[in-house]
Amino acid sequence: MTAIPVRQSPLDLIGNTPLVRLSGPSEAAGCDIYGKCEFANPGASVKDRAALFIVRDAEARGELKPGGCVVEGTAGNTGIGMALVCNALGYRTIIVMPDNQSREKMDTLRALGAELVTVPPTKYSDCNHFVHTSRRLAEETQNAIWANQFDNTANRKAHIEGTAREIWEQMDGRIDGFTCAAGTGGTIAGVGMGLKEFDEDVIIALTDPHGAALYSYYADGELKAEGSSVAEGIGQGRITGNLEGAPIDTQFRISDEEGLEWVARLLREEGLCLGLSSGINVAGAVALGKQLRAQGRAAPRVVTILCDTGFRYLSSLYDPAWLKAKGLPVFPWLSAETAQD
Ligand SMILES: Cc1ncc(COP(=O)(O)O)c(C=O)c1O
Repeated sequence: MTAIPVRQSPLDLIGNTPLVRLSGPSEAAGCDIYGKCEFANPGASVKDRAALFIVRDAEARGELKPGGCVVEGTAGNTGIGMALVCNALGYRTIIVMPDNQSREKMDTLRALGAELVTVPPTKYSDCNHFVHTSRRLAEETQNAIWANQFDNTANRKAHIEGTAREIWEQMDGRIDGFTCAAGTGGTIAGVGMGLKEFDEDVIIALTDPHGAALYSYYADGELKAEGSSVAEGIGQGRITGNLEGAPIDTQFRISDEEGLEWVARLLREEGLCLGLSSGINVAGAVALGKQLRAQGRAAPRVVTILCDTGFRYLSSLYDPAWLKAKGLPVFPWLSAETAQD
């Protein structure tokens, strides 16, 4: 009998997430598509992994000392992971977040005891951008470190040593392609680098939402954004420290409508309640599966990331009034009463 091992600390609950075959996407692509269930982490997102590695790295370098403080700028999920990790290790957490992110993420951060600072959403070039604000706050706070998830490569190390190895083992070393979108780029770069170490023939594809600049960068060498997206946590306009050297073989650009269609189908047909970045990733995985088949791979096996839970977006993605206000299609099972004109 192989029992699931007892963990010695709640921090050991981070990672080792399940991998699940997704039947609708597999049927659509004509091959096997798998989702790595990152919503199963204690903070309900992929970002717990980066938070833990960043904190452990800062401790190992002697920068983060007992009773210290971690300051981070985040769309929210890294903040949630960071607050849990810091609570477990006795550190204070200050989180800076743009005020257009989901209410649920802000409420969760406050509930966890993080000190939350919200700032208006601005371009990265603006000195009041949440990333720059968090760096300044870290400089002004005693015994504080700046986690700096965008450029601190302890982030992608979490995926080289953890996520990639887990995927390789769960797939029994038989994987043809991997794809996901980039926020910091830690996941795509880290999983890409890790998988290539196991097998350099695994195709790594970037799935980019509209409004991000990476698709054109990897296609034509130029950082150029088109359109916009309501997806939280993804959509990058620069080559972050984590993206430097990322082994990207191919790229897809996916609309919010395509992503939402997969969010709806995965929920209603497979019982998975996910956020929009997961839907966009799944749309990218279907595109990659089709491309690999067209290139002659017989029965490709493609993996993507199911980044976070849909429960985090009840007041946005799952609210008909919010969707209508954004000009997005309302999920049919929600539209009966509220969405009538
Ligand atoms: C919901 C969600 N999906 C995807 C990502 C992207 O992950 P990464 O920062 O590793 O690129 C994030 C990052 O914050 C996120 O919050």
